[in-house]
Amino acid sequence: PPPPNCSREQRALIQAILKAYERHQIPHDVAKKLLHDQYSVEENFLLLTEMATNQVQVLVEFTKNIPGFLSLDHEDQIALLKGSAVEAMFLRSAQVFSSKTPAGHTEVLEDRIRKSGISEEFIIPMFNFYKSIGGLHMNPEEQALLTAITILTPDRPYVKDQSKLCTLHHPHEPQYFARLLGRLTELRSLNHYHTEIISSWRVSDHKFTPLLCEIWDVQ
Ligand SMILES: Cc1cccc(C)c1Nc1c(-c2c(F)cccc2F)nc2cccc(C)n12
Repeated sequence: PPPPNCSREQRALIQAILKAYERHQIPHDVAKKLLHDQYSVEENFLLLTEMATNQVQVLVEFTKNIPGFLSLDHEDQIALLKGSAVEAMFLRSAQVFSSKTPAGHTEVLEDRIRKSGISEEFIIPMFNFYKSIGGLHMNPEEQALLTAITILTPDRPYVKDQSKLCTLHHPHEPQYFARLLGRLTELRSLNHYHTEIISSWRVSDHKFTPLLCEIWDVQ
């Protein structure tokens, strides 16, 4: 529950963002495939592609439900989504890993990611980040707010209206909030790895879905 010194508006904002965040989970059919599909590198890549496509759809829906987002300049809405998609998806998959997913899913997902054609040099920082997010033991409000901050971070390429898009009062001990923001810095470093991961898949002629091509400008 939001702390007592949170104003009524802030409380309503937190609840709206939380509600938007909790409305979207990985669909059961994808989670089921996780356990039952084949284990080849190709099958793992196809499954992760389906998961990533679903994550982009979930991200777009969540973002549209962030109060005020739809009243932003339309081009800025696109620029914010495209500029934050990778970080928001790393954050979400980190939260999936550290959440109480049904026993076994996490290990299976980790195994499939490790055997999906991603080179070890990207796997290590990816799972280090997952562990560092898990170590924060964020509650759903904090996960939802951190994701919203990531998306609404104005210093993305092509965002015209760089004015501050959102302020956030974190009434608990201030160093905790500083730690959360510190994770956003760590998160930004993952953009680079993600670009490398995509191009290594492109080199080995892997196909992405139209939505993934659109959000990351891949032909
Ligand atoms: C769904 C998933 C979960 C954990 C790790 C990975 C590699 C994936 N899959 C992808 C990611 C991606 C992501 F969705 C979340 C986090 C980090 C990511 F690299 N990005 C892309 C881009 C093109 C194709 C795929 C398969 N893909």
